[in-house]
Amino acid sequence: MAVSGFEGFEKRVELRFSGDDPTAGEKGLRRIDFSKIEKVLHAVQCTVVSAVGNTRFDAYVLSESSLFVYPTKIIIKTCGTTQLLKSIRPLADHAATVGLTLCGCRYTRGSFIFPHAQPHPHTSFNEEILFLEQNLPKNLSIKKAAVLKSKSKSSHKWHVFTACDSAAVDARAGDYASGLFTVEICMTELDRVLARNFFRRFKDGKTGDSAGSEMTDVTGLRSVNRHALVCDYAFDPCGYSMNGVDGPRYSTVHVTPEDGFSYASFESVYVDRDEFIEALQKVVKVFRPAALSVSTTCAAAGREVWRGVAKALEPLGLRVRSRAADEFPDAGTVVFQTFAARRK
Ligand SMILES: C[S@+](CC[C@H](N)C(=O)[O-])C[C@H]1O[C@@H](n2cnc3c(N)ncnc32)[C@H](O)[C@@H]1O
Repeated sequence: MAVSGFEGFEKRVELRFSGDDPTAGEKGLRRIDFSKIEKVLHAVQCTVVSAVGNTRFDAYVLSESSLFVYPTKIIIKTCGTTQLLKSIRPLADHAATVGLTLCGCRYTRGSFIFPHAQPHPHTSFNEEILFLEQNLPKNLSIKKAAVLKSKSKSSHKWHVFTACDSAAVDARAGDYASGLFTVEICMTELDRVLARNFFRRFKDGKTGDSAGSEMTDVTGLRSVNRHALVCDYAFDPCGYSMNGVDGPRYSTVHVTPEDGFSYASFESVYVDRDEFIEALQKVVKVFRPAALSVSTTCAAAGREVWRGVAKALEPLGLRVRSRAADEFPDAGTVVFQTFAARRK
């Protein structure tokens, strides 16, 4: 941990693969020997603490956030002082051993609370872009990097880098047709009383799994998606991570409850905007943050999935502060909205 405090803001990489192997659609990347993936995680500076899977994908809770492995897609999200971008090249190499080629890469993150504690290659967005350009295969030639800024006094920004080849555009066609969109919520200045739910009692005699499951129930997080198979973990003395697995859809929650640098995140994918809005309200009630950002990424042109967020947060005492949008070749439209509590 940095001397100042734990960096809650995650770095997130989504890698998409394509290949001629007819069995890739069934198992694909899930055939990679897990010991190889564990080595990659060690290089990034994190480990697996819990795991669950279904017929569609595998979900891992990490010491620093989460990893999801689908047949042709990997999502890896890490916080703290991890060196996430170092995972891309070895993961692409391991994918090649099962006949899959990297065809799309999306990197996103918010603004770090402790930017000076970040190691190479995460010391600045420019350094991250340079590292990505040096480490991505040449076929990913369609690239874009942009920073979506908050117009408010807050220094919070949303950093987005995408790179793809023409195969990735085909791979995106599935998301386009289904109307699937990704939602990433970052919350800071959590309500102090609610944040205490993510601290364990001294010598509680529980395992990380059993304490995590209790936190999922007590806080109301289980009700965010009652259909999901939940894999949860409580750190000692505090901190919480969970992955939800619901058919092909994942959800994930991470909590750093320490006062002074408290942070919580929620991420999931949706097709139905009403379902997303309902989940958003439930999650915000669990943490009552003084500030939050909501980023939506949607491949389907003209689908304004961000609409309704401000109206849903208004009754919870949160007012919209800024809204920024941009288009990315491998992702579609990214909309970044920031909110702050009226009491502030
Ligand atoms: C890994 S979790 C959740 C990460 C997530 N990105 C976040 O900050 O919300 C981080 C929380 O767990 C606590 N923690 C306790 N032991 C930890 C460990 N061995 N590794 C990482 N975090 C640990 C940290 O102090 C922090 O409160």
